Amino acid sequence: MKALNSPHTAKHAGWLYAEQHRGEDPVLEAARARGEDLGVRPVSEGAAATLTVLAASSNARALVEVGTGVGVSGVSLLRGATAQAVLTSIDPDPEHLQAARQAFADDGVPASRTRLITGDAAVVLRRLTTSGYDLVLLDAGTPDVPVYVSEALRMLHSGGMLIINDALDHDRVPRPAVREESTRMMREVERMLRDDERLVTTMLGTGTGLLVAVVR
Ligand SMILES: C[S@@+](CC[C@H](N)C(=O)[O-])C[C@H]1O[C@@H](n2cnc3c(N)ncnc32)[C@H](O)[C@@H]1O
Repeated sequence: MKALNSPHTAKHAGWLYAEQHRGEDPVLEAARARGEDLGVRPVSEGAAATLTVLAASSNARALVEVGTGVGVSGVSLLRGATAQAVLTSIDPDPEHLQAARQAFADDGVPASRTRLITGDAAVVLRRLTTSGYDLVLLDAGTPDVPVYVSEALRMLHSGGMLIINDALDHDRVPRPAVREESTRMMREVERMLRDDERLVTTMLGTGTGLLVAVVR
């Protein structure tokens, strides 16, 4: 009983409640089921809802996503973006892209609103226009995040938004004893963005951390 009243348990219950604030619909549920079959971990329910709100609040028309996965994040971004918005989404795995294509179709997204690119983001991002985008989401779970960040900051115009999913690296970032390479990398990326005077940043506790940076 004591444990149930502990601040940590209450905090966790609050976090869980917030995660489920919107609730999921059949399109995202089906996409998540495909994710289970393919071994892909989509953004959390709370992160999906937050992506919709962030895309809506930034009036996004030109969006880029690194790590298409099964399309949960892509569908969520397009739900918030303007009606003419186009999402460029990059993933090296054709099976994942096919699953995402299904999710977009299920959500009634016309094919003209998505540009799905099979490839490695470290290579593909270099070809995307400088200052040409409103919003960039990073969710590939690779060690190349610093490369993606540097390309994303080049691609975003003033007022553009960078979002990094799983920025707490499965909640390991706040635990100083954890020295995993991916954890240290995320700490470094957080520090780099926070200290960059061209940006305003925040770390949201949604899912396993959404790091949001807006270019001044
Ligand atoms: C965590 S999942 C993304 C989940 C997705 N955002 C969603 O909500 O459905 C990570 C994805 O990144 C992709 N990926 C792995 N290496 C990549 C790379 N070098 N460039 C782009 N995507 C990559 C994987 O194939 C996988 O589909």
